[in-house]
Amino acid sequence: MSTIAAFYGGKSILITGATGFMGKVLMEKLFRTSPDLKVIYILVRPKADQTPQQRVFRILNSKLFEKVKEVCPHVHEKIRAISADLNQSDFAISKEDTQELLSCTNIVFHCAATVRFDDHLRHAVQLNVAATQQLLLMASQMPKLEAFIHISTAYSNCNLKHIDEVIYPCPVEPKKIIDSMEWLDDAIIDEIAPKLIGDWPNAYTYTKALGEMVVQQESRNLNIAIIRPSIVGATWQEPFPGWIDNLNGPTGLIIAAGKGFLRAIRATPMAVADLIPVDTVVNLTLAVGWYTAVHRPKSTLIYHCTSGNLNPCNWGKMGFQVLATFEKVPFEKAFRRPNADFTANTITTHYRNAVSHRAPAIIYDFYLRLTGRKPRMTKLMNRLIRNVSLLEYFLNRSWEWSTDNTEMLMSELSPEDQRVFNFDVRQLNWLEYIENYVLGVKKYLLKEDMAGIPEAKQHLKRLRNIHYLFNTAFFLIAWRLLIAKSQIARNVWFFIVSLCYKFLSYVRASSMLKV
Ligand SMILES: CCCCCCCCCCCCCCCCCCCC(=O)SCCNC(=O)CCNC(=O)[C@H](O)C(C)(C)COP(=O)(O)OP(=O)(O)OC[C@H]1O[C@@H](n2cnc3c(N)ncnc32)[C@H](O)[C@@H]1OP(=O)(O)O
Ligand SMILES: NC(=O)C1=CN([C@@H]2O[C@H](COP(=O)(O)OP(=O)(O)OC[C@H]3O[C@@H](n4cnc5c(N)ncnc54)[C@H](OP(=O)(O)O)[C@@H]3O)[C@@H](O)[C@H]2O)C=CC1
Repeated sequence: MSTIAAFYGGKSILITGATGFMGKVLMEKLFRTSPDLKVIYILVRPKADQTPQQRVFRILNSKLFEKVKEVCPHVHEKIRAISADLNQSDFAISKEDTQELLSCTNIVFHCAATVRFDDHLRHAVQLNVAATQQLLLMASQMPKLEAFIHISTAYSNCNLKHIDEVIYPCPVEPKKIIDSMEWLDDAIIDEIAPKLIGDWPNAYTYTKALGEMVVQQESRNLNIAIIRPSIVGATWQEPFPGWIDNLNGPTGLIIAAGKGFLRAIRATPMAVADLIPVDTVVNLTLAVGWYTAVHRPKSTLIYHCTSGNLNPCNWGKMGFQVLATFEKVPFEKAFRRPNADFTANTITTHYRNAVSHRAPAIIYDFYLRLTGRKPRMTKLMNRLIRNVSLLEYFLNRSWEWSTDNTEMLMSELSPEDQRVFNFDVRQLNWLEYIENYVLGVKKYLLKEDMAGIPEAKQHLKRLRNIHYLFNTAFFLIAWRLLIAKSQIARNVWFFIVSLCYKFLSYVRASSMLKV
């Protein structure tokens, strides 16, 4: 029996961000390995047309939770969806629910955050800094609390090259940033944001760094740990390989490349692609929760959940394997044959964006207008180009993260715990993982049936023929226009024609001689 799984038995656990990518996998793992846990409280905001309860119902009835139903048939009774909005100062939680959380919670996993790179600084501060501060205050009023686990990001200090498992101070105190967001209007914030963010690439990474400082400054007597995952990708092994449910990180670009929209991306092929499977992050998170509660380290420990220093992959290898998988398992209804490569600098990137992205989109929109349909490709391509530009910072740099604490924790685990809560990235086979990742995007995100692969391949063949036809027609028209304008081109053309004529005459003469 796993010691860690047994530890969570009977526990009351609070998860923020449980409806998110990582939160869902965390919940699934807890229910599957510790079905005798007492309750999981999740803070859920009402969204669009769904109540928190309806949202939870949909999650529990999704593919991800199929195995949970076998081991924990009463999972619905063990999950308590509490309506909350972390954007509100009091989280908009009812007094009764607050009282229950404060009196019963044993473990807190704080996953909630805004992970968008283009978020307004006010929103990012509210969610990634102020909400963390508020949750820590709540946690300090939980008499049964054994551990508070904060999920940050390995990129919270991406302005440094080498990052240790320590908290680095930010230039401005988080409290001053929080207070200023309360009275500054958006226009002023927009003006000062670049100066505040400084050499961080975006508001997301900056506010995650501020959030870590808040954890350090407001930890009071709490038993806290921080986990810093790098680029979280699809599941490696559990509950099944390739599960993914969002467009963040590599996923959006894999779709864009597989559908033939993305043809070039500015990246350094040898730069480390520090991906980490989401189930690996969750296994480490649960092991950290156990270790923090049981061993009660004297200070807040930071755990890097990264792959680059233990089992490195690079963007060139990842791009190659993604394209190779498209050959075997193409996405349906592609706009063009998948074919993308890395550009080395901004000049070639601008050129490729014009020639390989915008020009085909303009031509296609012209065709849509001719056929009486609404043009949409140019808008989509401009959005994709913008999205890719937000990710380029991470594609053209490499970082070194020390993993002493993570490796120490692995050594503290029994063989059974290392098997059940495996976070040893050295066992990861990148080619297999990336292939399963692309397959998972096709199955779980695009909802494409594998039976449709032959038709998808036929579609790609048709696109290839159209591509050849278009290129041939383009060449002939261009050559014809050139001949009409240039005497040199005409001389070259006549030379080629006379060569061909002489060659054909020779062939005909030699064949007659043989007869
Ligand atoms: C040579 C072969 C190439 C093959 C591909 C190789 C893989 C390259 C991988 C590169 C990945 C590098 C990623 C590193 C970054 C992570 C580092 C930090 C890690 C963290 O700590 S948090 C990480 C999680 N956060 C993110 O990843 C945030 C990034 N995303 C955003 O900030 C926003 O999504 C973004 C990029 C600002 C886009 O915003 P927006 O335009 O508003 O789009 P929405 O997300 O709201 O969706 C609206 C709309 O657009 C479609 N969409 C969104 N993103 C993509 C995309 N990347 N590609 C294609 N389509 C996309 C989405 O479906 C929506 O459609 P609608 O119909 O609903 O409008
Ligand atoms: N994905 C990645 O590559 C990485 C992620 N991380 C960190 O992991 C954590 C989880 O990330 P991930 O799962 O990818 O993010 P998601 O965007 O998938 O999930 C974010 C979660 O936060 C919740 N949330 C956002 N705003 C509010 C709000 N106002 N009130 C209540 N809940 C809210 C969301 O709820 P809702 O469903 O209602 O939107 C969702 O459950 C984050 O802290 C992130 O910084 C770290 C490194 C890499």
